[in-house]
Amino acid sequence: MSNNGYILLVDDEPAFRELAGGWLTQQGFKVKTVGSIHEAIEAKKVQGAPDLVLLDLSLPPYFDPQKTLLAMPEFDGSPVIIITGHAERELSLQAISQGAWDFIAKPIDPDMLAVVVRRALAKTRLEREVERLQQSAPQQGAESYLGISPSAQRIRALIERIAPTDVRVLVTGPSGTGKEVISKALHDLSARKKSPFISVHCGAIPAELLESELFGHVKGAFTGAEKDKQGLLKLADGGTLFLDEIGEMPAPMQVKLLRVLQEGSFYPVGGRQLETIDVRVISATNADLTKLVEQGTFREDLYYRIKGVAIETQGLNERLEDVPTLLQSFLMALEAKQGKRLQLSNEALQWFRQCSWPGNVRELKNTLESVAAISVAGQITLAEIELLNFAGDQSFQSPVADEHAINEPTLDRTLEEQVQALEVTLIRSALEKTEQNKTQAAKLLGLSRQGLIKKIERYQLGEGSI
Ligand SMILES: Nc1ncnc2c1ncn2[C@@H]1O[C@H](COP(=O)(O)OP(=O)(O)OP(=O)(O)O)[C@@H](O)[C@H]1O
Repeated sequence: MSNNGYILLVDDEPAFRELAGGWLTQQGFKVKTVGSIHEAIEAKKVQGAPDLVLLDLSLPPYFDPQKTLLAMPEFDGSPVIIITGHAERELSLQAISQGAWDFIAKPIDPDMLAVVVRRALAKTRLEREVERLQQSAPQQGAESYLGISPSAQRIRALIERIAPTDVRVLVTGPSGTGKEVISKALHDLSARKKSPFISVHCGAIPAELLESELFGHVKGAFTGAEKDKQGLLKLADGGTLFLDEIGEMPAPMQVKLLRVLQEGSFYPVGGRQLETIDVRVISATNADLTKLVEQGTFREDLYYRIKGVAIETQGLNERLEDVPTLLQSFLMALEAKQGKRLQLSNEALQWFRQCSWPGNVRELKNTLESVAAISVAGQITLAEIELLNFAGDQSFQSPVADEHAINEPTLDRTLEEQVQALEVTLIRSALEKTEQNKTQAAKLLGLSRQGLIKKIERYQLGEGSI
């Protein structure tokens, strides 16, 4: 088989198929020839999307070019070159306006055919490369906070709404649920995006160091201060200061921070010169700050200073519908990093979906990275999960594989699992009935084509893996 590209040649004239097909094969292409649109759709189903389609417009059973043109969306993603007779120039132009890449007239000059084919294949390669790069590029802005759940959607809407303002933001929620992702997105979408985003982990820096880390110090301020040093506040000037785990900030620092937030100025440790800064403060915590205020370990006045707009993230087990989207995105990032294709089996996907993830998205991501690291030929299956003992004692039952639930509703499984199983069965049967025609299947199901495609992706009904 050749690596030069896979061409699907659709023409009802056997002699032409043989000649053109043979010649293209000689040129090093992999060629499949068929005599009708139905055969072409079947070939695509069996052999996957071609890199290029050469399409005659007068094809059985209708021999009506307009009807053939209607089938063009079937080849979405592959460039189509129309093969025409001399009299069909208008039609060819119409085909191009409907998305065909080029046309070539019969009788065909073999050298011309080679040029047109190579150009189209180069286009496919480029487009696929661009798509790959776009998918592997880190997301920026609100889209970097992934998820399809109502909670994730609401958070993205909030990010977009408040990012351009200078309002202070307090992000709360369990550990590993993307509080830093949100804070970075707020910065990236603000007018401060070209200035620094400085992250301070308030609990990780020892109390005695925190002041000089934040405010900086002058030479000789304390033993070991051999020269002036700028603090993180000054480094964040013009940008965003992200105070992570603010609930862990020691009490004496809370007073000093409050003053900075009120006055926008501070003295470096040991210094006499007042520094003025312009920063947007975003804070995050997985603690309940109101409780800490009640207990007297967090200052109430500081709480109201940093609160501004509050954004609350949910634990992953409250929005398991986000798991496939997160996995897909993490897989793509891993693929880009490792430069190889990774595939997650349906069973593995279901296992990921049904775990409870106490460490939330961070744990999900780390688990995926571990199983991907030991996968054989990029295939991530239950075997890898079991080998690393992630499966533990969890009993595993795939709602997608088990269609029994539809016939026998049961209270042993969640409503969501049973509804999913029902959706899967209906989608499968609609696709079977329409010979995998997504447009018609969507009509049967009362969905938009896009809506159906989303569900097919979500349930991994395409090629059995993502
Ligand atoms: N919704 C999300 N979309 C994309 N990535 C996410 C999302 N939630 C979490 N992550 C990823 O999970 C990991 C942990 O996220 P992050 O550090 O933002 O969580 P956190 O809530 O700030 O955690 P902590 O409270 O422990 O500091 C990161 O690798 C981050 O990219």
